[in-house]
Amino acid sequence: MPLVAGVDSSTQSCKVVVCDAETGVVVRTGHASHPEGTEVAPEAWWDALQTAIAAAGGLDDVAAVAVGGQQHGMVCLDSSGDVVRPALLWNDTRSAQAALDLIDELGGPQPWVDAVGLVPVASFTVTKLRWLRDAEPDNAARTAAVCLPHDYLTWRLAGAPGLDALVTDRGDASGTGYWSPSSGEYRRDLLTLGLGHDVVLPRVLGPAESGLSMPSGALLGPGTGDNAGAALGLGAVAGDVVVSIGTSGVACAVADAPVGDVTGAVAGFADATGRFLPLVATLNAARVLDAACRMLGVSHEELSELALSAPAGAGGLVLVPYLEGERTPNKPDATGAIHGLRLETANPAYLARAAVEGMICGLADAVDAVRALGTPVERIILVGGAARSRAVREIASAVLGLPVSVPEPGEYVARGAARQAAWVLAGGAEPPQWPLSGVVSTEAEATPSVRARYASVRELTASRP
Ligand SMILES: Nc1ncnc2c1ncn2[C@@H]1O[C@H](COP(=O)(O)OP(=O)(O)O)[C@@H](O)[C@H]1O
Ligand SMILES: O=C(CO)[C@@H](O)[C@H](O)COP(=O)(O)O
Repeated sequence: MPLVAGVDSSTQSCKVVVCDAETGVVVRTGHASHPEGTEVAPEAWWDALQTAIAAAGGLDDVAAVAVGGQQHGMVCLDSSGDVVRPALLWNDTRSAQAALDLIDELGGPQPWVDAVGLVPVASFTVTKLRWLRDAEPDNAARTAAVCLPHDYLTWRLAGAPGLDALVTDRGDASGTGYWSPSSGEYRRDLLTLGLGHDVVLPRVLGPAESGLSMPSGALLGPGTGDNAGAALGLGAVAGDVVVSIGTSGVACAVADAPVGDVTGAVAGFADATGRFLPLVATLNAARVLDAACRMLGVSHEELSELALSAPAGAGGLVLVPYLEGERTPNKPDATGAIHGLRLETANPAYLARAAVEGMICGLADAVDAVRALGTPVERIILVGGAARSRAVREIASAVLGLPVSVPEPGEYVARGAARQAAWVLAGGAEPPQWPLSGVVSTEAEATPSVRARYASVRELTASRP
């Protein structure tokens, strides 16, 4: 029974799963936390990965490994392969103005959609490079190579064998803002527009191509971004929309052709199978509920019970969830807001309900944006840490107006990476068929009035002080 391993190096933590290569059954797991913050030293990810690998019993008996990771992070390496500065993460918004400048310099959003399938916002790597050029010119000048979080960890697992050995995949490359999902080529002109000079970029491998191996001899897959990894781990097919409620909120679907959205709401990413992954991401998701728990002094389980004890719509109480600014809609300087506060609604149950409903309404808008591009939405697959909440599952179905399928709690990004590793090991045109078990469907009565109330107030927010 050959074993494979998958990694999810996400915003808040690193997860490792060791799986049976033929069936996908998880035989061992490991976990380690990441530092807080929107800029993190890549060495911290490496340390967490080593800890999670040890907790998973090591990798000496696995035949192949692949790394999934948070997308877009700017990892700058000097000519010696040393990290130039802490990586700016996807949720760092300091490059918001750089994004606007890059859009203007290319002549508006349409040329960006035509070139790379997305409109720059602060999350995307190319805007972070422009920030680096203007804010830290010495660090920009020292930068000899730029890669993404998952690329860096793949490279370290291979023993950091020189900058020319850096590899990546289509899925994560498509989130940089200088790689085209349509052509499959880098747009080095856009990289240079951002950073001011060219650099070494990771070679983009095919979905099941191994470019490196570990000292143990285990093959290393190309890895991928966490959302492409989740889609692969879930076996998402056309008609499925994966709604992930982790640090980020994400609605994404599998498509057979590249998409472009000049409004910037939908990013036309690539997936991890050779297809495409139209995707909408929000900055505010599970951590909105973390904040609600802090405000109310309750656990997630108690928050869920409180939310379900209040009526749909919370009596008109609405929480607009822009606690970290927001990416979609592009409001990097916005703050959250509470509307409809009355004596009747000023209580823990109504606030809990409003927090869950507000966060999910933001994701319902994301699903609508994916649907508006012609992507079919036939099944919602709900994953991410907050999918463990019964209130989230039931209110998601009510607000989205669709049943939601929730697989048993698990690490589906890491499972997707492990499935990629099994694909690298087995070869072939398609990944091995790994059945998804324990899927529970939740269906609640639709509550369109909740979305209508949210839409009437979501623009009423104050800027960050
Ligand atoms: N039962 C729960 N209800 C709501 N949120 C939860 C629950 N369990 C975990 N979470 C939240 O899920 C988040 C972690 O989800 P995860 O998908 O692992 O994040 P990421 O992959 O972005 O690091 C944390 O913010 C955590 O508080
Ligand atoms: O920016 C995006 C997608 O474009 C986020 O999905 C990041 O990839 C972080 O993901 P999580 O840490 O929430 O898994």
